[in-house]
Amino acid sequence: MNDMNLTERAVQAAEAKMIARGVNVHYGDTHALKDVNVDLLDRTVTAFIGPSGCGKSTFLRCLNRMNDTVASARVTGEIRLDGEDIYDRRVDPVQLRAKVGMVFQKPNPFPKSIYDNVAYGPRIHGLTRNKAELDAVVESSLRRAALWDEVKDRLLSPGTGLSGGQQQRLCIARAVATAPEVLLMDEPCSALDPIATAQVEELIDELRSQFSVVIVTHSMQQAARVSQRTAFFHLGHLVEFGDTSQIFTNPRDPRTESYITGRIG
Ligand SMILES: Nc1ncnc2c1ncn2[C@@H]1O[C@H](COP(=O)(O)OP(=O)(O)OP(=O)(O)O)[C@@H](O)[C@H]1O
Repeated sequence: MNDMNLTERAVQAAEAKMIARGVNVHYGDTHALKDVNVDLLDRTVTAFIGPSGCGKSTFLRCLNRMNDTVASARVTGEIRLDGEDIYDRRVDPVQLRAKVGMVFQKPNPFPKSIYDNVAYGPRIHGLTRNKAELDAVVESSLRRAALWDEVKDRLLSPGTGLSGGQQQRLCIARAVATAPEVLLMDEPCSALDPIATAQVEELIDELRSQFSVVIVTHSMQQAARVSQRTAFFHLGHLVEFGDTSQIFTNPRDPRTESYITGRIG
C-alpha cells in the first residue's frame, strides 16, 4: 500500500511543473492565504477562481515571488519549479520571473516602441547575441501572441498607441520573449471587450502547447472555456482543486457549489 502511494506520488511529481506545499501568506496581521497545496501541471491551463479577496492574486504572486515587492507580505511554505525551491536564497527573483512570466489585469506596455517592448526581456537577460537574433525573437514572440500581422509594419511605433486588446497581446509577447516555462495571468481580459477577450482566450489555448499557464479569473465561463484544471479559493483556503469539468459539473465541496451556482460571490 505504501509502495503504491509512493508510485502515485512519483507519477504526480513527474507531471507537475510547479508544486506548492503548505503555503501561507500574511500581510502584517492579515492571514491572507492558509496552507495551500497545489500541483500545477505542465502544458495545462489552471484557473484560479473564487470570491473577491479570497487570495487568488496573492497565491499567483507567490509563484514568481512578486510578493517580495510588498513590504508587509510574509510568505512561508514551499514552492518548487521543476523541483527547485524558488524561495531558496540562491535564486535570483529577476531570473525566476523570466522563467515564470506574468501578464497583468490592465495592459501595461512600457512607454517604448512595440519592438523595444518585446526586446526588453531578451536584452536584459542577454538571451540573444546580435541584432538578427533579437529581430527573430521579437518576430516569433509577436507571432506567438497573434499580433505580428497587425504590427509588422509599425514595429517602431509606441506600444501605448495600440488598442487595449492589442496592448494585452503585446504584453503577452513581452512575457513569452524570455522563453518562460510558466505564464501567470491575473485577470488578463478584465479590461478587454468581448472580441479582444475571445482573441486572448484563443491565444491562451495555443500557449498551452508550450507552457504551463495559470489564469486568475472572475468569469466562471472563462475558466470553463480556457482551463483544464480549476482551483476554487475561499477566505484564504484552497477549498477544491480538480479537473475543470468536474469542478463545474460535480463539485465535491458545498462552498464550491454555492460559488458556481452564484449563491456566494
Ligand atoms: N498589499 C496588500 N497589503 C495588505 N493586504 C493585502 C494586500 N494584497 C492583498 N491583501 C489582502 O489579502 C487578501 C487576499 O487578497 P487578494 O488580492 O489575493 O484576493 P483576490 O482573490 O485576488 O481578490 P480579487 O478577486 O478582488 O482580486 C484580502 O483580504 C486583501 O485585502
